[in-house]
Amino acid sequence: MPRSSPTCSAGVQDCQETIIVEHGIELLMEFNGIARRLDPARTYVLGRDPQSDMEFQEAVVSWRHARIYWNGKSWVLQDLGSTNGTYTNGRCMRLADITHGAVSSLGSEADGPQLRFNAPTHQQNGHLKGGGAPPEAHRDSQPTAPRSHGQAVRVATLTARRLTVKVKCGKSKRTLLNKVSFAVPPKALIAVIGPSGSGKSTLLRALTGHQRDVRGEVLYENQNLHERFAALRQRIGIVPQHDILHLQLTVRTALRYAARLRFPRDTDAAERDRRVEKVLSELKLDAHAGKRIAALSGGQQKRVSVAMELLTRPSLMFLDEPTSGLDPGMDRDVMQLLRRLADDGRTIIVVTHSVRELELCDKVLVLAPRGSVAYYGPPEAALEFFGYEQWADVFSAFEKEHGYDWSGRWRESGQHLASLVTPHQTGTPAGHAAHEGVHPPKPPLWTAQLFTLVRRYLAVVASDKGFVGMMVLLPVVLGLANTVIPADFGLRKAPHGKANVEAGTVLVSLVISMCFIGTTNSVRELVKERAIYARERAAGLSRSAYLMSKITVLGLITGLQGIVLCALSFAPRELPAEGVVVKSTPVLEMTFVITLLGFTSMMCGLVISALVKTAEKTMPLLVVFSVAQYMFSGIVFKLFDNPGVEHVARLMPSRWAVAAEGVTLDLGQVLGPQDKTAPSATDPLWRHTFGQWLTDTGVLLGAAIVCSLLTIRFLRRHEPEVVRKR
Ligand SMILES: Nc1ncnc2c1ncn2[C@@H]1O[C@H](COP(=O)(O)OP(=O)(O)OP(=O)(O)O)[C@@H](O)[C@H]1O
Repeated sequence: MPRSSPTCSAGVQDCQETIIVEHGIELLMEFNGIARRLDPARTYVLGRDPQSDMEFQEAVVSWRHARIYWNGKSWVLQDLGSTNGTYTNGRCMRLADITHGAVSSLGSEADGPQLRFNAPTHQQNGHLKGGGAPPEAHRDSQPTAPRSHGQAVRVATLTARRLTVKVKCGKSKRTLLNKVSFAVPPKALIAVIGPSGSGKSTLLRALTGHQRDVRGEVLYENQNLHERFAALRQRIGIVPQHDILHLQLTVRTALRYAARLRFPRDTDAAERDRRVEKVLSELKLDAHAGKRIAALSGGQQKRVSVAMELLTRPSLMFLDEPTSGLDPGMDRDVMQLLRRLADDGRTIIVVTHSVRELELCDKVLVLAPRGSVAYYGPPEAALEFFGYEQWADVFSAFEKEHGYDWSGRWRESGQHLASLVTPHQTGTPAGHAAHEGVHPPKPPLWTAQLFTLVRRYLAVVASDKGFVGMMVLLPVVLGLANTVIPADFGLRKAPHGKANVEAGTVLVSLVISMCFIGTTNSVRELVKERAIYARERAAGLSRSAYLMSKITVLGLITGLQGIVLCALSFAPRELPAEGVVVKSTPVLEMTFVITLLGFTSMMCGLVISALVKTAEKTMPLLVVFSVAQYMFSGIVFKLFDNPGVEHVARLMPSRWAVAAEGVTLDLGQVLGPQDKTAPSATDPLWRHTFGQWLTDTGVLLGAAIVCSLLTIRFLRRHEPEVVRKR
């Protein structure tokens, strides 16, 4: 029998708990050092859903993860079909009897939020959401830290062990990183400094799994970070040197798209939007939320990059030169922001050129040339260690005494031993087994990713007025230019069996225009946002969804341009009376072929874009591609019965497009003999039959498919090492 009745029975938010004293029924549930008394008359739902009786923020927790209720005989913790399971006393169970002393975890035995169940003492009387401040029982064994906004962040420890990177340099190998070992305590802001070329960015890439040929290991809370990247990626934020922002979007829109792409699939729009607004206010970006990112200052843009990463509540953040190019004031703003994020419980590692704000950091890691550790410890003791008064002198010494063994000096100091362990470190990856079998949070469905990417790409394209203008102008200008080519008989046979050579000129001009338009549309589109792609890929983006979003949007644009180009080019021309596919209106099948050619050319542009290292390299390749299409179209000179040349020509989309149009036009008859020695011989790809038309267009389509496979392959080369193999 209850000793007292509830003071409120309605909503969870403002409910005072029933006090139950019957032996065996009373249960206290403790999370994060806060104890709550459970009421046997109620069922408590646990999950990320804000409507839950107990809301969790961790990505390993499902939207509605589990419930706790009194079944008349015992307390039961029931898993509600969660993605990662519910663990009680070390076992993953769907239904578990909860007794005093039980320990349960949601989503992961080792990583998930941990609940402890105990009998209450008479002083303990806690509340679920909104029920006033409950007394603190005791701290979780896992260290946590309060956050100034939102809930507690799980603190992280990071250890690098003998990280070494050697790359091939001609016949020899060059060492970029040399046995770098250090341990980062939780809630710390660590600056990585060193002279230019000392390997700071390489170290950051090695730590985050972005670098190839890395030896040694990186442990994050005793788990191998690289091996378990998929499971841990939601807890890691990476702000690369190059901004990973679509500058054309507003701050809020960019964050919303990022949230759609990065949050687990069972997150609803309201939760995403709440998180975006929270991050905006946490980084003091609310006043700029409606502005385009391009209109913000460098420091504000950096804050947007940080905001993007904070969306998933990472406990570990890496930043590569976030203050480069910023004035001293902005430099301090960004470093103060990082200090605040570390104080809120995150571990922050920042590569920086600037030594102005080092005193804000807990520790500084100094890299000497050739990537070895010269010092790791408190910033205030660093200059004394080197025996100089200014950092400029330290860096000059690195330059002047190039052969000096700086890491040997650091090792001999004896201080390096203290830098290899953190207060919370167990020394061995003991927790490893406990993490096995924990599924990473499921990323959004492929179709949802595609939908988001298409919408974002359309928004980016629409806001780029130069790009839109060029897309409109190109087909109009080239279509009108095509109409000035004199051709008395248009694209038809000339009377009296005469050759209509001008028809070939009109056709090749049209075909090359379409090739050029299609390739121009896409040739910069992958290379220009490579940094964004690499970051989003590491955050869980599907490679094929990304490519498909480009194909969808660019394909649509190219298709429309093809129609405009054909409408302008064909309107003043005489066309054959009959087609081979659409008998009555040959213009339809001819427009289809030109549009398909544009699509295939656009795919060729994507291959180039995925292949090149920089956007500047795309222009020469675009010119080469267009000239090749002209040369090998089959109109400029005879290709058939020309072994070698013909084989090369068959690799060109223009060859097959001219061939398909040639079928409809009966081009062999229209142009007259191409081979003076054999006047009756015509190009076999132009045979005036439906089957030949199907073959020509089929090859054109096949070429587009091959291009998409090549693009996928080349895209992988630019991905972080940890996701490349997937
Ligand atoms: N793939 C590679 N092959 C050969 N050398 C490389 C490669 N990547 C980087 N390097 C070289 O390794 C050295 C370290 O490069 P890294 O970018 O890590 O230095 P850094 O300290 O970040 O320099 P900065 O401060 O100028 O950004 C440089 O000399 C660079 O030229």
